[in-house]
Amino acid sequence: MTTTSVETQNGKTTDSGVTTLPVYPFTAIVGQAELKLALLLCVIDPTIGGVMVMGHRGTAKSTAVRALAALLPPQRAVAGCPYGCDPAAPSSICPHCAAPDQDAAKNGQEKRRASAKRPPSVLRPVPVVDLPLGATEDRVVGALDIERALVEGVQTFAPGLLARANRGFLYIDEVNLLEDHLVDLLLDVAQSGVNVVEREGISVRHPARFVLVGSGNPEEGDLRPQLLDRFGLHARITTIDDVAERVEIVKRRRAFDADPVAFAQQWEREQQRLQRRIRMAQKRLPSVELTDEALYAAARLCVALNIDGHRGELTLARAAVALAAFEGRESAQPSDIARVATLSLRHRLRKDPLETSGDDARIERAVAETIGAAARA
Ligand SMILES: Nc1ncnc2c1ncn2[C@@H]1O[C@H](COP(=O)(O)OP(=O)(O)OP(=O)(O)O)[C@@H](O)[C@H]1O
Repeated sequence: MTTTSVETQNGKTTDSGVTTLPVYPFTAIVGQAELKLALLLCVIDPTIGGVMVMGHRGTAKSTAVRALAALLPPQRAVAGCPYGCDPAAPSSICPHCAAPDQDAAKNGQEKRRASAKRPPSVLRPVPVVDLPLGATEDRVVGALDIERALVEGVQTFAPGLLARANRGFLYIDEVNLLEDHLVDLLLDVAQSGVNVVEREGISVRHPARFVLVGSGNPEEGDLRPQLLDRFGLHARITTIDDVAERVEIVKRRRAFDADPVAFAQQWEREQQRLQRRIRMAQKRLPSVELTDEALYAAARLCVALNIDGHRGELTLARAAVALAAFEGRESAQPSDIARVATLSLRHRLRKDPLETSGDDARIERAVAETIGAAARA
């Protein structure tokens, strides 16, 4: 088993003998607190269901996703498994890890029982898979391996982008321009953590657990409300107006481009601090209590805003608990519901033709009326 270390944060990836350049550090991103918080909450609790990020171009959306993935500790993956299974707990539905191997099958035993040891593994960075706009469904979900079918006459499955994204992030730029049926499919898989492919004589199920991040520009249209509702959070990102912050963005980016390794070293302590906080929050999450007061606050808020369905409350509850975990608290209170209200409900509001103050103002007003202004502090 290979045990060499991988340090994606400062750019050394030694397991496969490849050295990569560092990724721009997450903690060096200027401002954009809403986007950063939304991504962090989804990493702490992936069941929140991903983030839709709407906003201007060139505002560090993709930089933030890559930076967050690089901040997370590298993960062990079963060597040769195209789905990147965790060797400590390979997925029971993984066609590679759960399939009985030839010899063991002859003896009526399963591969893992036969070896009783953990499978050989490699250390890899947390994957970030980009889904290009023109991607076909075959490329996304996987398809029949045509080459093998023609050359060897065997029907095998060639895994797609969803396989590569397992245990990482799937980033879709301009998700609002993607065909609805593909978005629908992606949201289904993101929610279930399983990709099912049934076609051309192929029947495959494989693990596909990832944090889905979709981004788009509102000027190019919105997703249908049914699809929007299935993204856990909705972050809004705009160009920064503050001159000093704009200058800082350019300074930092220029310093990073000039010497990525030195820049990463400067941010190392900040990065490690955040990494520790995320790890602690993930550990604490299952024991964080959601108080009845918080639950009632979530339900009242959704009633006040006329939210259809119950995904609103569910997301409010998960996001509030993740926020409490991130801040090292034992319970989530109504104030946590208030702080995640805009992220959780903005995309679930019914359009109100008489409302002119904007979605965020509507939510803030409802929070003030149902939870109390003090709770937002
Ligand atoms: N707040 C910021 N902090 C640091 N760098 C930033 C910030 N905003 C933009 N940048 C820099 O601007 C450039 C563009 O960022 P990026 O590619 O992440 O934008 P994007 O929002 O994903 O754009 P697009 O929507 O066009 O794909 C990068 O070099 C990035 O480092």
